[in-house]
Amino acid sequence: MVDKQNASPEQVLVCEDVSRWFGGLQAVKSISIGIRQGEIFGLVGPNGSGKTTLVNAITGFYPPQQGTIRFYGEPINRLKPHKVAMQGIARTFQNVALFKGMSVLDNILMGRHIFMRPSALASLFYWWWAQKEEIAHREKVEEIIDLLQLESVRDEPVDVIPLGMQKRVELARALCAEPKFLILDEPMAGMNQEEKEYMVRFILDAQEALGLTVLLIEHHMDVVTAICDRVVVLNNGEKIAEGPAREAINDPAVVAAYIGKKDDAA
Ligand SMILES: Nc1ncnc2c1ncn2[C@@H]1O[C@H](COP(=O)(O)OP(=O)(O)OP(=O)(O)O)[C@@H](O)[C@H]1O
Repeated sequence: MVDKQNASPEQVLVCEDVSRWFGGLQAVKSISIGIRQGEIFGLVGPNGSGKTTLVNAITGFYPPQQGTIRFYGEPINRLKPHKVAMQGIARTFQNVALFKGMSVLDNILMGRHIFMRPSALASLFYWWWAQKEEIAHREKVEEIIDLLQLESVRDEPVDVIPLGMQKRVELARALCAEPKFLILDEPMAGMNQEEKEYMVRFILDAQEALGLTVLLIEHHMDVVTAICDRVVVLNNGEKIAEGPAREAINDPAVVAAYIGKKDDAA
């Protein structure tokens, strides 16, 4: 775990001058951001603007080729994804990434894998220890099922429940890793208004109950202005605005970027 003593009192996660290329395409261009303890920080921008690439850089999936990423003051930009997760950073994915055929409960239990022992053999011999661990994991899972109100579907195969619930199961799985920092990549994609409102409520409840800092990628601007403390807007890999949500979204450069994309698409 990273040493909290070295941390800046305010900023939990800091990206300094972060860049990422895919061949000749620079998807993220010298991005610097600082996310404060306990805030919900919005990352917005038109399609293809570099949001997921920046998140993939933070979580170690596509490490940046330039720049530094610090978590509680410690560089994490050379760590593999599982090591980043062990520092206390959890994420959900843009497209639902659950284990089909498995129950809701078992999918959520997968969120505990970072705490599980690698050796199945050791668990076999030290069965009483394994049993004790299993009980602790299940207690955490029950706490999260309760928090996100998933009791009624806990034993259902995950692929038969509605999309809104599947997204909630993904959130539950991420929370089971006991993160300090939670990254949500379009948690409301494909949802109807009612499902969106539920999801917003559960994110706020989880943030408050677990003391989380949240990085939220979201296209629904009503959600962004309702729950984000601050926002950064990307366009073509560059930061074009930053600040309180409503101000940043109404920035003329941001409006122009979104209109530009619409024109491109037409
Ligand atoms: N693995 C990859 N290989 C090659 N190019 C990639 C890869 N991942 C992303 N890109 C490119 O990088 C650019 C930024 O993509 P990214 O997915 O980060 O954007 P985004 O803002 O998350 O978009 P969206 O809102 O549509 O999810 C795009 O041009 C995309 O095609």
